[in-house]
Amino acid sequence: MSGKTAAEPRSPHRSPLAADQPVGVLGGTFDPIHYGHLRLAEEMAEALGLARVLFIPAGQPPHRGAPRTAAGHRLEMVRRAVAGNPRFLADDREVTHSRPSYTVDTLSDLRVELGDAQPLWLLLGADAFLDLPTWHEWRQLFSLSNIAVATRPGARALQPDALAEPLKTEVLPRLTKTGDTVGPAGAVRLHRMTPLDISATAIRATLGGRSSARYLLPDAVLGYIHEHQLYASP
Ligand SMILES: Nc1ncnc2c1ncn2[C@@H]1O[C@H](COP(=O)(O)OP(=O)(O)OP(=O)(O)O)[C@@H](O)[C@H]1O
Ligand SMILES: O=C(O)c1ccc[n+]([C@@H]2O[C@H](COP(=O)([O-])O)[C@@H](O)[C@H]2O)c1
Repeated sequence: MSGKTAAEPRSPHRSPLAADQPVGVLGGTFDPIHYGHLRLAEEMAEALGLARVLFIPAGQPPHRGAPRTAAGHRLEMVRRAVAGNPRFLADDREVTHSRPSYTVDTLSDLRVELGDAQPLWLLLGADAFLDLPTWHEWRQLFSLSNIAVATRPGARALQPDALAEPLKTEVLPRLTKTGDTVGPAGAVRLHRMTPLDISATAIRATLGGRSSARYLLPDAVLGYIHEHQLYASP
């Protein structure tokens, strides 16, 4: 470690990051956050040696209709879900903007805050990754961050040779394995995650049907949902 400290992204109560400590970024609609998201972040933090994982709820998710729940509630649920994990942090930068939450903008902001040397990892589930060529300025994402992709039940398998173009051409030369040296941006890593067939869509349907969603998401989040009567109707 260099001992040099970098600017800390929105984390006034955390110890400062050293400039060479990798930071993970998990964006999502989080409507609501669940154990699929938390387990993804935990496994990636371990596999990639992440010092911090920023959970960034989208204010206006670009590729879907308006979320069921207001951004303030989704942010609060994320805050409750990550409370108590010193590596995890809720980041409000996207919910405070009144524009579509393009990941390229978020990573550009983080680059300005953290500097060019800080290793960044954008964390994606397989479904999000396979859609990457539809994202705004998607090729720029590789110059701003590394990308780590987790397998997800129900999503297509992550076989590098079977990727569709133009994703395949962009990804194949960037693939790395455990132990490879990785810089601040530009690498891609595929991770076989413990399969958890959990989705926010299914949780919303379960709650709307007045069934129990316990053990699919943290009790603290479920308590918040009941307190504010979120997802109470189908
Ligand atoms: N069970 C899971 N396993 C692996 N990755 C997941 C899982 N759930 C969500 N993710 C990933 O987390 C990120 C944010 O997901 P998102 O907030 O859209 O949750 P979701 O459960 O897919 O929501 P919805 O059902 O509303 O589409 C995406 O990259 C997604 O692929
Ligand atoms: O930047 C884009 O064009 C873009 C397109 C689709 C999704 N994203 C981001 O991907 C993350 C997961 O999106 P979603 O819709 O699956 O919750 C979330 O952070 C979105 O802002 C980003």
